[in-house]
Amino acid sequence: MKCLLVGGNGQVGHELRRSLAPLGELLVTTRDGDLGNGLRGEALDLSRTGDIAPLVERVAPDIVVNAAAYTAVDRAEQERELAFRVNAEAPSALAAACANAGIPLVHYSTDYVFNGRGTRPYREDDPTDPLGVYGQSKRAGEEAIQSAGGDHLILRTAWVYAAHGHNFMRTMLKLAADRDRLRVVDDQVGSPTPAAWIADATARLLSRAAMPRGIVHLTTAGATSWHGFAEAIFEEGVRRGAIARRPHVTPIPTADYPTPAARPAYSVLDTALLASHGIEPPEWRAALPDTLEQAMR
Ligand SMILES: NC(=O)C1=CN([C@@H]2O[C@H](COP(=O)(O)OP(=O)(O)OC[C@H]3O[C@@H](n4cnc5c(N)ncnc54)[C@H](OP(=O)(O)O)[C@@H]3O)[C@@H](O)[C@H]2O)C=CC1
Ligand SMILES: Cc1cn([C@H]2C[C@H](O)[C@@H](COP(=O)(O)OP(=O)(O)O[C@H]3O[C@@H](C)C(=O)[C@@H](O)[C@H]3O)O2)c(=O)[nH]c1=O
Ligand SMILES: [Mg+2]
Repeated sequence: MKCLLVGGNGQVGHELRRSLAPLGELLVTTRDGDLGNGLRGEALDLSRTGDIAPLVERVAPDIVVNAAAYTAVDRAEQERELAFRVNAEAPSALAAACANAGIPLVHYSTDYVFNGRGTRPYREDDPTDPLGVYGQSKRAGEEAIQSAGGDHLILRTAWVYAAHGHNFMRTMLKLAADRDRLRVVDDQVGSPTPAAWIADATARLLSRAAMPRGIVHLTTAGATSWHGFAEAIFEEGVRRGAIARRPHVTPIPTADYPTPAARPAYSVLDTALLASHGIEPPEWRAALPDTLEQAMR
């Protein structure tokens, strides 16, 4: 199988380079083609949507996995056009190119497509209602892929963290090094999900004789608040020597931590469909130590 991985330098993309490699030939794009460590891949700037079809035609893969996205939730409120170009128009062009070539597109989406006013885990077919520009642009990407008419798998994940890149775990570890006290919201609830596990689960789904189609929710099991996640990061961080001491973390309501983008209060995703495809997610808390240890190396 020849796989084209779009966005190999992000949290999930970086882990997919590892997990997809054993499935066959893997070609990787980044914005400028640089893969780090002196390695070169293909250059693809997704804001140049006209470059997408020619690249897919030239590479002629058997499958495309798109891990690139505009993920700056707050900045998106000011950069609506760019967010939509990268998260909706680029996936639309990718889906058209894949449909044209008769190959499947695997894509990632987010819990932020929901408004968070639900009271039970969201199922794949629950109505979406994104609160901010990032979520709206991601939802538009889902719809564009669905309407392109080709074979596709959209994996909705949430609260992604990794040893590398920009994420809440690394932010908390950095803050712990210089602050005694932090304030973290405790009324936004979700499922922190390691990029490494997302990448492993994706590889497992792709190696199935019959790869699942449509939208599938892909997060860890259980849920916590950002405050609960911070406390877990500090507890595990001290235990494993990633930080010297545990800062005091005050739980606060969202109203006391104003941000440009509104975020869903409750964004737990139901993973029963994933389980029906043979993947049982680990509890979010049990999954944390692996990534924390990886971040220390
Ligand atoms: N992060 C999270 O908490 C969550 C993420 N998701 C989704 O999961 C997927 C993976 O996210 P994650 O790995 O965290 O994202 P990251 O922000 O870690 O990585 C995104 C990648 O996309 C690349 N990218 C952005 N704009 C462009 C562009 N114009 N051209 C080429 N490349 C571009 C970035 O490149 P560069 O480094 O050069 O900017 C970066 O490598 C995305 O679809 C995201 O929406 C879903 C739920 C939660
Ligand atoms: C740094 C910090 C954040 N917060 C709050 C702000 C916010 O409500 C919450 C999370 O902050 P972040 O900005 O790290 O998380 P955010 O960028 O909103 O994370 C989201 O990213 C996108 C890409 C997704 O798809 C989502 O699933 C989700 O992971 O924590 C505090 O309360 N105290 C703090 O010290
Ligand atoms: Mg953020």
